[in-house]
Amino acid sequence: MLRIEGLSAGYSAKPVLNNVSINVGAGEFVAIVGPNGAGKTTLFKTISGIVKPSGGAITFDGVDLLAVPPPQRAHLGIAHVPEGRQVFPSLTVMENLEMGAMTESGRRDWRANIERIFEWLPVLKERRDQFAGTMSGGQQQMLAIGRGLASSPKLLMLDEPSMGLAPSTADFIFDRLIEIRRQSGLTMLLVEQRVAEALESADHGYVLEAGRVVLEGNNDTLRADDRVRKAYLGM
Ligand SMILES: Nc1ncnc2c1ncn2[C@@H]1O[C@H](COP(=O)(O)OP(=O)(O)OP(=O)(O)O)[C@@H](O)[C@H]1O
Repeated sequence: MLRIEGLSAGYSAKPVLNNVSINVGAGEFVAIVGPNGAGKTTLFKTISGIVKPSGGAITFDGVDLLAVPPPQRAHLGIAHVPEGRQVFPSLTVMENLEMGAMTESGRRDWRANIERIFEWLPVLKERRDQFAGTMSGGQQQMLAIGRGLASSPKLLMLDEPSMGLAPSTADFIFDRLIEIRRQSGLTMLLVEQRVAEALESADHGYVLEAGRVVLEGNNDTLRADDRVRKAYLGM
């Protein structure tokens, strides 16, 4: 579904991603893990079109994504749940979800989607009239995920959903993602610094270090890898 080949990207004089290749099949849950500053957010921003690559190719459902203007990419079925959540603080939960449903498929599927989103993330139903800015970090993260789902995506990209959350709240979010994926079959691409949790949730993973993919494999292979165990799992 998403094929990234030999991607290089960065900021003016600062190269960040170096020849990165990643493949996400339809229905897969793929995690990209790595330390702070490895380039995980830059990778997502390149997929969304916020950052322009200096080389390589990205294909989504057979379409050359780099030829599609960034505002159009959401309409192809790519939802980006950004780092730091970025919900609209002065809008209510419901209004935030409606903002997510601005795509053609989001508008078409709104009724069915909102029902499922409320089932998966009941706190959003309970707080539907609350201003997003007054909610806790974990609740705002669930809202950001709900907003992404409201666009009726084919691919949900999640940038560090556990960021700044207590471990128990982060665990709850990962648990919700696994359940949403199980029930919907949605394709998910996650970037995370919490490596253990990310590899537990996903089927397949890539380790990104200093802008390069240094290791790839299914979650069992990666969790059994000596280097991953030492560097990321504290074993
Ligand atoms: N707008 C920017 N302009 C210049 N350099 C940037 C910009 N954004 C990020 N960088 C730099 O690019 C590198 C990769 O950053 P990126 O945010 O992609 O990493 P990351 O793996 O997502 O890490 P984090 O977990 O800290 O977000 C870092 O060295 C960062 O300082």
